[in-house]
Amino acid sequence: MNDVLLLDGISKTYGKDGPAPVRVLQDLSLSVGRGEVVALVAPSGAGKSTLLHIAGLLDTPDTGRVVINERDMSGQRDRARTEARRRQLGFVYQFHHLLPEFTAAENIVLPQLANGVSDTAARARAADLLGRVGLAHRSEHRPAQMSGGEQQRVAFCRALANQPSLLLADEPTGNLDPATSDTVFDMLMTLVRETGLSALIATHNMELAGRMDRVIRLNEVA
Ligand SMILES: Nc1ncnc2c1ncn2[C@@H]1O[C@H](COP(=O)(O)OP(=O)(O)OP(=O)(O)O)[C@@H](O)[C@H]1O
Repeated sequence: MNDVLLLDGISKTYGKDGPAPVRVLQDLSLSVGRGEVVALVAPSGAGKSTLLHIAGLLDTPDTGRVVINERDMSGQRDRARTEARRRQLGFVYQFHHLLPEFTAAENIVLPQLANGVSDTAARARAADLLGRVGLAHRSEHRPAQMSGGEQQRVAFCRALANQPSLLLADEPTGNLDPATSDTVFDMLMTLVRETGLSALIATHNMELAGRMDRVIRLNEVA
């Protein structure tokens, strides 16, 4: 057993003590093995984002364990969870969430500086990552000067900046037109494969899901 992520018996209800509780996840278990890329497919509202937030230590489940790199994070203090988030996890969302006042390179450098990486090493890594997604010539441009697909490619680089072991992605190409989505998704997969990263990627797109190692349908997991 060498899982990067194990979710074990996860349940989550929003507004538990209020008049209208929303039960989203019930006794859900899943795992992502080292180097494995798993698609998470579910109808809208089934709880994909909730699950990714729990896996990403941004939210806590009502019951169950979240084990990352064989360490049970469920009962850990905020500081340990934040540290694990910064060092072991990378996040990509439907919208790029890049910092608008910084260049593409700076957006990739900043999270590394926050982790204690030297400026020189951080810049070298940013240049390497941008080169891998075909954006070496855009490194000094700000997000607003780039297309949606280019912005999202920079967001992939930022997610990988600190060499995480697990990438969590929520509809990473969901905001792009179908042709761009296809190309950009290919780049993400190449990047993930080249770096040996494990990933849990939520998507509505069955064609994209079919390119991953395994597909988990949320309704079938519980
Ligand atoms: N903070 C909250 N309080 C109450 N209900 C919530 C909260 N967050 C999410 N929900 C509800 O929980 C359910 C699952 O939401 P979630 O965002 O995880 O779904 P999803 O599968 O990611 O949906 P989509 O694919 O449309 O983004 C939805 O019915 C949503 O309305």
